[in-house]
Amino acid sequence: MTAHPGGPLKGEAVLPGDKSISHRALIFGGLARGQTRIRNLLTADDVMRTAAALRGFGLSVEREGEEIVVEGGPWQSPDHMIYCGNSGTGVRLLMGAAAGQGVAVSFEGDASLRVRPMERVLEPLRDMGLEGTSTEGHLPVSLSAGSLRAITYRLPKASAQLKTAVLLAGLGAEGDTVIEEPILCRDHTERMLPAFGAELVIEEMGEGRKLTLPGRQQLKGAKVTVPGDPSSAAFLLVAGAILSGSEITLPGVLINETRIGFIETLREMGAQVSLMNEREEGGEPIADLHVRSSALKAIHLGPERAPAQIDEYPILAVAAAFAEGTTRFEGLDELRVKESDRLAATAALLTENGVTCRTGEDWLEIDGGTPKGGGLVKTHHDHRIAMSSLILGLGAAEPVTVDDCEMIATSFPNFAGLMASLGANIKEHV
Ligand SMILES: O=C(O)C1=C[C@@H](OP(=O)(O)O)[C@@H](O)[C@H](O)C1
Ligand SMILES: C=C(OP(=O)(O)O)C(=O)O
Repeated sequence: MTAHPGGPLKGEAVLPGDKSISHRALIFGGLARGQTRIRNLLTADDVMRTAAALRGFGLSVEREGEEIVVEGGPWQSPDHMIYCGNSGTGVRLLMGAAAGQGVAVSFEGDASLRVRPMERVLEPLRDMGLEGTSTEGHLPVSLSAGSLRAITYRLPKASAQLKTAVLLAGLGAEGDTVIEEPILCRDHTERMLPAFGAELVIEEMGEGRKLTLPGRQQLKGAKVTVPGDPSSAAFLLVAGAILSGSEITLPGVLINETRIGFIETLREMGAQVSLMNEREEGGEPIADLHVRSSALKAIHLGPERAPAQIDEYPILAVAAAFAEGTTRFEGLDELRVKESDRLAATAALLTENGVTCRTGEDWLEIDGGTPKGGGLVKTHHDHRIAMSSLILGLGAAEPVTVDDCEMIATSFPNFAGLMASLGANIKEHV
């Protein structure tokens, strides 16, 4: 795909469902007894891999009109490897759930997922009594059938995938699983568990929380409506902020505080983003988002800001490339193990398009201005690097091309169509 400079962007765009909540709704539905009916499920590749995985465990996932219907039940050991494609969330959450259900299973993924760390999940599961092996820390991962006992576990990093994997395993374990979370990360699992009839005690603990989940609990099927994905909204908000004369409305977007750190960041940079008509849907806060273009200024952010905007650093770096002054982001070590080494890939996308930046082990500094563009960006199987590069191209002096746009379908399948409906000129090379 090539993004051609232009603008302004105007109009309203309805975003697809949130990816984190979509994975959880499917897996919780699979663990529950009875039917789970899901509206606005994200039908992107990552989530469809999780749906296919559930079928592999002997469960039914079907579309009925507007809804996706999951018939939960006892999990069976699959007769084939479970392939999770590009999805870290899918494989890590399924590892926890499968361990708790006592099934034997092997997991595999694509070239990107195969180099991401898996021992971080296997370690606490082994403490619970699981027998499981990775391939030098990576996929393929194999779990043996067996029963688990609950543990008290202090999260070594602010990872919601890890937290959720241990909670899902704990659902099937003997005893109370206790998770100490010193730094709060996305809390969709904690919000969704009670909606499926689970008992979960949440206590404040300094800046974080302590979670206590009694074991051997049986979830009950539920109705879930998935809100619009704020991580997808971030691309449109940055485009609206940097392209002069733009004005965009995004109805029904999730505004859970553990997810929308980037909105606060964009506002601090001078972006005119407003939240309208705030309301609740299915235990999650949502709002209509509105952005109007404005001049941006540089910002310095410490590591404490990372968990609530961990997936948004590539697009925030693009915003910083258009801002006046030098921006610095710290605490980015986890970006090294996403779909790509996102710290390196973000720096490379900026450099390729004439933006001066510097990186260290866990920080990024960007000299803002008007990006020259004209680059051909290597996306390394990373959807967020692809979309961030294309947004940069809309505001740069020259067009920006990405080497591969296939991965965009893992999280935001109608990205190019939605952008075009607002007036963006993004062309796919066929
Ligand atoms: O729990 C989730 O749904 C996610 C957690 C985050 O990963 P980590 O848990 O590895 O931080 C995030 O980057 C990912 O896109 C989705
Ligand atoms: C990190 C991401 O996803 P996952 O870990 O599920 O692959 C992402 O969507 O930015």
